[in-house]
Amino acid sequence: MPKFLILGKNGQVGWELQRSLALKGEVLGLGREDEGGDLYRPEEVASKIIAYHPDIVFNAAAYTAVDKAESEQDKAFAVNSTAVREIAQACQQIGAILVHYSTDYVFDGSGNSPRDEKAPTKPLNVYGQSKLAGEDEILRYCPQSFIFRASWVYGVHGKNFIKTILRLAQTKETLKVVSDQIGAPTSAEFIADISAELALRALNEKNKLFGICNLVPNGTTSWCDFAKWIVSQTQSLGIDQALKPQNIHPIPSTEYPTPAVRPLNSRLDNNKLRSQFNEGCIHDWSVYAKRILIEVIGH
Ligand SMILES: NC(=O)C1=CN([C@@H]2O[C@H](COP(=O)(O)OP(=O)(O)OC[C@H]3O[C@@H](n4cnc5c(N)ncnc54)[C@H](OP(=O)(O)O)[C@@H]3O)[C@@H](O)[C@H]2O)C=CC1
Ligand SMILES: Cc1cn([C@H]2C[C@H](O)[C@@H](COP(=O)(O)OP(=O)(O)O[C@H]3O[C@@H](C)C(=O)[C@@H](O)[C@H]3O)O2)c(=O)[nH]c1=O
Ligand SMILES: [Mg+2]
Repeated sequence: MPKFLILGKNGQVGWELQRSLALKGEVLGLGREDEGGDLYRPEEVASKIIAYHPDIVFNAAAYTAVDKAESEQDKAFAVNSTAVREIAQACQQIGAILVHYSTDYVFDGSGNSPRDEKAPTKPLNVYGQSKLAGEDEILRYCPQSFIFRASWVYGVHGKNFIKTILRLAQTKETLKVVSDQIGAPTSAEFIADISAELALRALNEKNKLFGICNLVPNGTTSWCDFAKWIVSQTQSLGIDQALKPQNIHPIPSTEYPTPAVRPLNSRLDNNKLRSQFNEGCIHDWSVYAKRILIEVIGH
């Protein structure tokens, strides 16, 4: 029976990984409160990895507060880069596969075309810089690894854009949402299921997918259209809200100032991912979003 270690078990992806891996082996999930689970104490994390000796380490812990990172650069780099190096070195030492997650924010978002795994990186904000630094540590110290780049992650467990919009929709009659940032909302459940599947294949079949792989569903939208979609889906489920989809107004990013600059074009090319699965297995982003929306509303 394979052994898995999940770091960041209480995050959106970490939570779903516990579900995805539950029947596939022995699972140890650690949060920051657990011994060896605090990435601000990277030596303890490394010691825990070496002592537990898992076949696969899933690192779902990250500093993800994009705006706050602008004024907490040290913390963002400590979690997203320094700790990642220690984790990579520990995995390499014991021969474990490392599964790690990264982001569309490693790019500058110029142009309109989707970026593949080889596209040049150029982060616009501290969070993106710290995530890119983490990628580099893994590529340097643990070649037996997956770096799955996702975008716009949401899930039942944790904070995300779907929950924010549902909350605002209860009280606000109008909302302005940026319409010039384009990307693929990605379900944490989808990320967990696919990354677990590909890592298990690597363990059992010794296939050579290791390296960077974009992990996004098909299709793209803007934050504004995503917000409209969330509200209209909720409405069609019979839930009454103050906010109507037609009262969500598109604005350019320049009219929504935030401490961190965000990329406009967050499109990630998922051809590499799709080549690993049968035709039709990867769906449009809205298929996954509908499922989670229903689960969130039910809560
Ligand atoms: N969220 C998104 O939109 C996207 C996320 N990603 C990447 O996917 C991965 C998973 O993200 P997601 O699940 O959404 O993130 P979440 O923010 O939901 O979860 C991250 C988890 O890491 C924990 N964490 C933070 N600091 C530490 C620490 N020092 N030690 C231990 N745990 C810590 C957080 O705990 P606490 O809550 O206590 O801070 C939280 O449980 C990350 O690598 C992220 O960069 C990629 C693209 C988009
Ligand atoms: C709530 C709200 C947001 N927005 C905008 C702000 C922002 O550009 C966009 C999404 O808001 P968020 O705060 O969710 O954005 P953000 O936290 O930057 O989301 C990012 O998180 C990190 C961790 C990633 O890796 C990225 O892939 C991405 O998901 O919507 C509005 O325009 N109006 C609103 O009322
Ligand atoms: Mg966020």
